[in-house]
Amino acid sequence: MSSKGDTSVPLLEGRDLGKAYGRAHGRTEALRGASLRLDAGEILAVTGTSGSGKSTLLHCLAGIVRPDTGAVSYRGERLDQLPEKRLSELRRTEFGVVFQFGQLIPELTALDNVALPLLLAGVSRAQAHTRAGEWLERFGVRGQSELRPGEMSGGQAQRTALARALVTGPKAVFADEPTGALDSLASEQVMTALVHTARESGTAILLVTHDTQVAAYADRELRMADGAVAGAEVTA
Ligand SMILES: Nc1ncnc2c1ncn2[C@@H]1O[C@H](COP(=O)(O)OP(=O)(O)OP(=O)(O)O)[C@@H](O)[C@H]1O
Repeated sequence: MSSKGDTSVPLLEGRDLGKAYGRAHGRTEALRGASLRLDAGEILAVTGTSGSGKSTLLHCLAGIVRPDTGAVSYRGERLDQLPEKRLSELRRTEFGVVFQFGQLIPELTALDNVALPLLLAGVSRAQAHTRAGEWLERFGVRGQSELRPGEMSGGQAQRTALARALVTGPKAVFADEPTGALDSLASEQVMTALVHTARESGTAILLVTHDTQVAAYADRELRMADGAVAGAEVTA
């Protein structure tokens, strides 16, 4: 856990991030000096009203979107200045992402969806399937291995998406409203499974949510308003 005055290098840090979309009259400043730090193994919830900049902040920290101003550092390395090739390699090996609608590949079974990141990383097909099966088991959806996303419930599909996000052993998982499309029971099951497996594997989670019950699973909660983070702690 971080504390004020902690000078250790955080796992991930965003400082004074600015990001605007559009130009001239249609310009929206999604981020206006947003800062936060995420420590190794920490579960951090970012909450705030719709349009406050939560998703944009997550995208900047995950290296999906480059901020216009400010700095994003991963273990002290400036992510926002990395060439695209190195950035995508880092995203593939160190990060996992999961969105509101799991974005599984509809044509692939649950097992193949989860095995895919391993195959892309050069793991053999047999090994990838074994490990994918183990991760589906951890998320309680091994019985759905042969189903395609359209044949699963929303909760099963999200648990499969979480297995896919964690299968490569990332240091950080970025979850943007991972339970946004689920009812409260499925949401609880997904969050319990996510928190349990993250704790077990020491994975840090940046969780964007507008749901206070979901945010309660986190170690710490930060609120965004107007593109900035209230009460953010950054290293000196
Ligand atoms: N690709 C984009 N093009 C133009 N404007 C965008 C884009 N993405 C976000 N915005 C705008 O930036 C602002 C912040 O959006 P963002 O999605 O980051 O907020 P949010 O807090 O995640 O909102 P929500 O809770 O509704 O998902 C909003 O005004 C939004 O309309």
